Amino acid sequence: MACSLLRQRLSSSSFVPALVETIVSPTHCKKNLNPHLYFWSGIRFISSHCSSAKLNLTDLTCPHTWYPNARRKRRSIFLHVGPTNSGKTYTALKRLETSSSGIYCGPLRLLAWEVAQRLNKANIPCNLITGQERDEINGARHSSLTVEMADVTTEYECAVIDEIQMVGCKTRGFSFTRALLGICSDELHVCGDPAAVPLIQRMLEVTGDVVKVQYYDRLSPLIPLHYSLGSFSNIKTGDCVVTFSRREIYRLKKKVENGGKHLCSVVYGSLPPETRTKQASMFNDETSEFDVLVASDAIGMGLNLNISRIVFSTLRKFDGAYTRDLTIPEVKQIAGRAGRYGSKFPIGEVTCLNAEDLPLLHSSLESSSPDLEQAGLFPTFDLLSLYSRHHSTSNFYLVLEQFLEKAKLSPDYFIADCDHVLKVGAIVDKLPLGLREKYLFCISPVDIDDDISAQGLIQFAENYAKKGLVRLHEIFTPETVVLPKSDGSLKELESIHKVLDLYVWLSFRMEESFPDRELASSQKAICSLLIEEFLERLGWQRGGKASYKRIPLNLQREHLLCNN
Ligand SMILES: Nc1ncnc2c1ncn2[C@@H]1O[C@H](COP(=O)(O)OP(=O)(O)OP(=O)(O)O)[C@@H](O)[C@H]1O
Ligand SMILES: [Mg+2]
Repeated sequence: MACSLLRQRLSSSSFVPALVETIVSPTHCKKNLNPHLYFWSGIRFISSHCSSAKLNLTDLTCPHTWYPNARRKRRSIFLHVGPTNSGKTYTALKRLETSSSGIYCGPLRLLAWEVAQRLNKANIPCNLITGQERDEINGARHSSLTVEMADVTTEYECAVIDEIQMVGCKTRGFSFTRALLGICSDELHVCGDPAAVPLIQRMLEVTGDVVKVQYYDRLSPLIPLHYSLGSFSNIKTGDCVVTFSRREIYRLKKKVENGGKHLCSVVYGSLPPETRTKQASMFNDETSEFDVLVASDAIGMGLNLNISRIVFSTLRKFDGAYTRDLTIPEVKQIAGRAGRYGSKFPIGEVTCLNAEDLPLLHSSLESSSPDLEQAGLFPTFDLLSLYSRHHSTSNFYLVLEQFLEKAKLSPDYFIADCDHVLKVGAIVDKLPLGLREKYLFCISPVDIDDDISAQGLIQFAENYAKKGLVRLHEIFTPETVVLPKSDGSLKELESIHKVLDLYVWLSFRMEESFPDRELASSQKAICSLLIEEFLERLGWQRGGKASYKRIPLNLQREHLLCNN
């Protein structure tokens, strides 16, 4: 294959599952500072903190002291908590809209996109900033972000952190901790599951902030059905079938479409975000014939979809290590997507494909989620850098491993799962790179579990170490981006999209060394179009009747090339 990424595969067995998107605050290289790339707290502050603590760098018992700007304020914090579909985010956004400046921090690019759209439509100029996107609007004093992009140095009147229960996530939780402790705003609106309240209150006890809790009730009913779906002939418009593997998603899509009555949109994690948005919009659009959704738990947070009924095809999920039952919060989050207030289907229903799963579904929906006990934490780059100097080593793996071994935490916190970071660290430690560059590659959103994606990272790091300059054409030829013909080539295209996405991410942090951002972005967009085209054609073949309005692919491609 022309693309050398595809030629030199790595064995995926040597890697651990990837972290998602930017797992810690993005940082920047000395050469090309970018005002939108935010840092953890300043090194000067850390140094003075450390000297007073007798250089005990690994003492992480007081993470609130890492954010001096926020500590200078007495923030008013509103916790909006309740079940799904209870208007928590709606209320917080209403306040954000009336503020003179502010940010929304969400867990997903799709949610950040939805909020930016909403504010711009309401004539409140709002930037969209994610790890791989900077959509800046003239005169904007508001920004909608993925939580990792939160700036903890700028002052705002109002900030919103959505889905705060993610603070307990083993890989991304520490970014929510950072946002909660570090955002410097007069008002901070925090939305999420009531199970997070006691932990959040304990975390904020030491900050001097004023905390108020507002409880919400669900706005429209969610009815757990006492009968299972049984057969796919019982699928109806507005149904969303939930399953947890990509292969199952395509199998179930085929099964539903083979019935000849429905066409399915699909939403799952490794689809490009813009494709997910498009698939979700097609499902939401009443004039489209894609009236059923087949999705993974990628739909599980905050999204407003016109779902009438959730059908769990299984209540078990492979979580990277083993297959386990869904937790109570997971069942509730996913089920809560049905019957969104104000949607075409205001009364939601939830059931399972198989009758034997119904007891677990019902008991999960009736139980309250267990309280969260701990929030994620990860040492700042500044701390790691000081530790490295103190121990005269720039071996990133060693620095991180030793630091974590010695780290002292308060009982409310746990150290983020950093197997993935260590794995990438072992690779980049073989290259002549500084600690900061190694750190950047380690925290990049590489899907190390994916051969092509991992190979992309290695080639980027090697070329950067050799020449300080990484041209996209050295590892990628646009001719490899073609319409997929099979599930295998679809997967390959998804992986190529991930490599291009990684290039864009690196280009925002090392602008001079990764100069082909525009090319990478336009190729990314073409990948998404081809994936969408494949998904639509798949629908056509199965149902044989779809007529969703769309621009022919060749015109879309020309349009993209003209605009880049
Ligand atoms: N007061 C209101 N007036 C009109 N629409 C509302 C109101 N409150 C909520 N909605 C609408 O109801 C839907 C659900 O609200 P929202 O997204 O705020 O729920 P949520 O509690 O944040 O749910 P989740 O936990 O799933 O994120 C949204 O479409 C929102 O626009
Ligand atoms: Mg919400």
